[in-house]
Amino acid sequence: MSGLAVAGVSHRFGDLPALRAVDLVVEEGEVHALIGFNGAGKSTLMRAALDMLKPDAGTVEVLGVEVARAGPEVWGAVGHLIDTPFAYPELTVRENLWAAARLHGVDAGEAHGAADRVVAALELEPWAERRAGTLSLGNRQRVGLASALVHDPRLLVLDEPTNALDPSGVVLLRELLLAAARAGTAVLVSSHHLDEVARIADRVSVIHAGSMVGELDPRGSDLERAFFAMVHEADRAARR
Ligand SMILES: Nc1ncnc2c1ncn2[C@@H]1O[C@H](COP(=O)(O)OP(=O)(O)OP(=O)(O)O)[C@@H](O)[C@H]1O
Repeated sequence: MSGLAVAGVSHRFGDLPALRAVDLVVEEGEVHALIGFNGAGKSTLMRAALDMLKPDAGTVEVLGVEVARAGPEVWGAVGHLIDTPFAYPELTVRENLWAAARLHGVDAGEAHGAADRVVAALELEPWAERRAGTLSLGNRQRVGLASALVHDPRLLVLDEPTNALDPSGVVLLRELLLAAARAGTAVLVSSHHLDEVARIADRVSVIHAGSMVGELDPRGSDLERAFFAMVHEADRAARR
């Protein structure tokens, strides 16, 4: 069973085709990177994958279950960070992470331990007893990532997770994603940082103007050059 299977997904915003018959599979145990220019459709695809947006056409299966039929047992095994990280501003960082664990179905007896583990993993100890509403942008991002990870999800969907992170945060996240994949989690991550993608991804899919235009080898010699060649060829093909 795959962590995520998207088939033939299309979606328009008014007259703009944001997704055009997109297929994407994220296997358990792999880090699958989604790369593309601004406006290519990465966030829209992730939103469709998480049932935050109902596409005009196509199907989405999460952990082997069609999203329309997915219940709490499925969504409790999914972690995500899309858009601005959510946190209750009046709760402390540790309380927020406890709440995120409980909302994802972690038992009351285990939620404190789970929150403590992600506080340590994201190096949030200095801010753990601070109210989330007072945090810096980068630390809010760390809390968002900790919330996505606190319940050991089997599918992790992260939209540009290195946004606002400092270099030590980028390294921490890299290690956490690799460890999650080693433990069997299916990881889908969008990014503009091709050097970072090359370090962590098992597979790289390129989305351009709403279409999936191909895959790149993350271990290839010049990912950036290969990426530009692929999107320019897609543009040429579209003009023909
Ligand atoms: N709610 C919306 N209403 C109208 N158009 C939208 C909406 N959301 C996205 N779009 C449009 O759909 C297209 C794809 O947007 P999307 O946010 O998926 O791109 P992206 O690849 O995530 O871009 P970025 O790298 O800039 O985050 C863009 O042209 C965008 O303007």
